[in-house]
Amino acid sequence: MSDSLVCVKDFEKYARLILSRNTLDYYRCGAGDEETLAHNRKAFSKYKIRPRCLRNVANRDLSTTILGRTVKIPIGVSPTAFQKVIHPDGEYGTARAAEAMGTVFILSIVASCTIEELGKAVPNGNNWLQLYVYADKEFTQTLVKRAEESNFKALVITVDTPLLGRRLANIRNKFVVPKHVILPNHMRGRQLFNPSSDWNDIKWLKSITKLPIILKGILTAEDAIIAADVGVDGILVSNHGGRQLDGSPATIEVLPEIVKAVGDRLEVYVDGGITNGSDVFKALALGARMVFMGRAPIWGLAHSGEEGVKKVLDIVKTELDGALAIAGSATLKDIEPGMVVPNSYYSKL
Ligand SMILES: Cc1cc2nc3c(=O)[nH]c(=O)nc-3n(C[C@H](O)[C@H](O)[C@H](O)COP(=O)(O)O)c2cc1C
Ligand SMILES: CCCCCCC(=O)C(=O)O
Repeated sequence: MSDSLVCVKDFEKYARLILSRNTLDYYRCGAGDEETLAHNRKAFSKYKIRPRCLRNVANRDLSTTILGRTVKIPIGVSPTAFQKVIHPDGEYGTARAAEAMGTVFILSIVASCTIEELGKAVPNGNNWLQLYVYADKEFTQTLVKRAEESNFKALVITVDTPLLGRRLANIRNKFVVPKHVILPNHMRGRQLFNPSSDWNDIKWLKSITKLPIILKGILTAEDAIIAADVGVDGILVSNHGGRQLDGSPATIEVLPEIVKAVGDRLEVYVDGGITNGSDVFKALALGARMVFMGRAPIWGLAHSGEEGVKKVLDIVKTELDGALAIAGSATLKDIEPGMVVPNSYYSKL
């Protein structure tokens, strides 16, 4: 069956057929009129790839280093909540698939397994933990300690969620997490988001851990510069998959200003709307060190658990490999900025 699914869109179509309306809407939807959700995808068409020829691309290598560790592909898995709603393999399946593909898995703090369970289930994975800086500092510190003890390799602090975006589909469906799925890292009743969070919290976090810190949800050069000044290790340029502020820009279009502003001061990653190898190529050429995908692995998980996620990652890897070869780059280092240009480059000719 999965042989007939040859791209991420095929997996998405399949997921749309099998998931309940409630569940599908929760994973698919964006905030408000979903303009940003749609724009994340469409904005990739604002750029074209200028392929170079005759550059001996016979021996290709998609690996790179992220926070000092080798990843086999520059395509990681963004945090998405309670994955056992999608498939019994849940987060274990997604993390194992990421490990098999030699890449990063980010566990959401609202996962359907504990930090410790994931650490035990995938002990050799390049696992990162996503969390918020809670008003309750003691609780935050406990989570950080648990991540350290479970051999997580980095902390991802989501900074675009002082409160949850207004997702109309969920409101209409009266979405609730199914009763059989518990969120064991997050005691019911505790406030998940912290609207009073500020840059001092990031400084505090730096002072209590040696784990690298990544800020997820940066969308402006101004904030990227502050992040670099504060001394975090990386930023994940993200608009939360269009789920937070409708009307915010597509991530691929803000990436260049951010890369220009912070250059090599920290690692810059991007997520949002990435569904194929050409998207990945464009993001890398525009300066991202690595990309992440949120929904695409979920569609794979819905299809066949761990195997489905692996298949999705493998498809995008194969597409990136093809894009590299045909654009004339044997390795990621051979991707040159001039290989990806805005459409205006051609309209001026
Ligand atoms: C169903 C769903 C749940 C998500 N849960 C989280 C979460 O728990 N924490 C977080 O920081 N981001 C969360 N995100 C945002 C993703 O990490 C990521 O930024 C986004 O999905 C990227 O866009 P893409 O889905 O187009 O790849 C979620 C996204 C979706 C679609
Ligand atoms: C009902 C709990 C909501 C968890 C938030 C997960 C998330 O970030 C998302 O986009 O959804």
